[in-house]
Amino acid sequence: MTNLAEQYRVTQEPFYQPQANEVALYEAAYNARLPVMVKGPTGCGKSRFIEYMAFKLGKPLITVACNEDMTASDLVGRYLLEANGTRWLDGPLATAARIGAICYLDEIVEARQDTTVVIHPLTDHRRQLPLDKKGELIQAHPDFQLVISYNPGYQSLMKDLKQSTKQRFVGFDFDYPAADLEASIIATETGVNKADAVRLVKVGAAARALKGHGLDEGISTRLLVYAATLIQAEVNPLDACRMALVRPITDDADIRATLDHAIDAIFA
Ligand SMILES: Nc1ncnc2c1ncn2[C@@H]1O[C@H](COP(=O)(O)OP(=O)(O)OP(=O)(O)O)[C@@H](O)[C@H]1O
Repeated sequence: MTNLAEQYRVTQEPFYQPQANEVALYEAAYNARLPVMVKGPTGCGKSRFIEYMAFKLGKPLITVACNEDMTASDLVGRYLLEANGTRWLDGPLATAARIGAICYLDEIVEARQDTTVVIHPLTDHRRQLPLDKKGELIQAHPDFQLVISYNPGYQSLMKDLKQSTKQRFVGFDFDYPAADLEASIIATETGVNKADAVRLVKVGAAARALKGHGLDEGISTRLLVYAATLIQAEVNPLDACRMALVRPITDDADIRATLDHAIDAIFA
């Protein structure tokens, strides 16, 4: 068991620049072992924040990227057929509950309804995970904590968490970092010079202003970091911006032209 915990330990301090008082608030939530929901657009620093908190608290971290094909068994575990019989294999949620890890379920809303049901008894006073097929009830390790991420932009009436699920968590609202902070994150992550980092942030702001006017979501901090990485690899900044900031996010010719124009003006 100890070995497993070591395997999931965050050994190097992740670079994380706080946006506000989220570090202290998370510590308070963790100390009370409250389940946490982090909300915000894609690529704005949610996962990085949780990695940083796991490091700071010295707890193992198990991350699961949820998708629409994911079933409860993928989280909880299943029997495997082997030459000489069957063997139970814990899923990531069961492992986290046993070893006392922080379990981060990224985009839980993507997963099938039956997966949200299994987290219910884990996220109230019971802190239990039933392994129905195995006939075992795991009492979560005292250090275990469940964290889910949630992108409000993607939710529709058809696909949303039920109130009975939502109301088991305390929440953090994340957004793209403020301009100065975002420029400093980009410069620190990639080594790009400050002037180019500031220009990239301006491109980000221009694209974010188009959200709801042709773009479903603005350019993420992650994509700005990609553009800076390309610039650091000596790609011409205009090409870097087109590759990282325009092509992935839209195929709409008008929006592409608007973004290209903004990039030309900002990097002129
Ligand atoms: N506050 C921050 N400190 C340091 N790096 C940051 C911060 N915010 C964003 N980043 C950068 O943005 C990138 C994307 O962040 P992250 O992977 O945490 O996004 P996310 O919000 O979890 O996205 P998704 O919802 O798609 O999983 C990171 O790899 C990092 O480079």
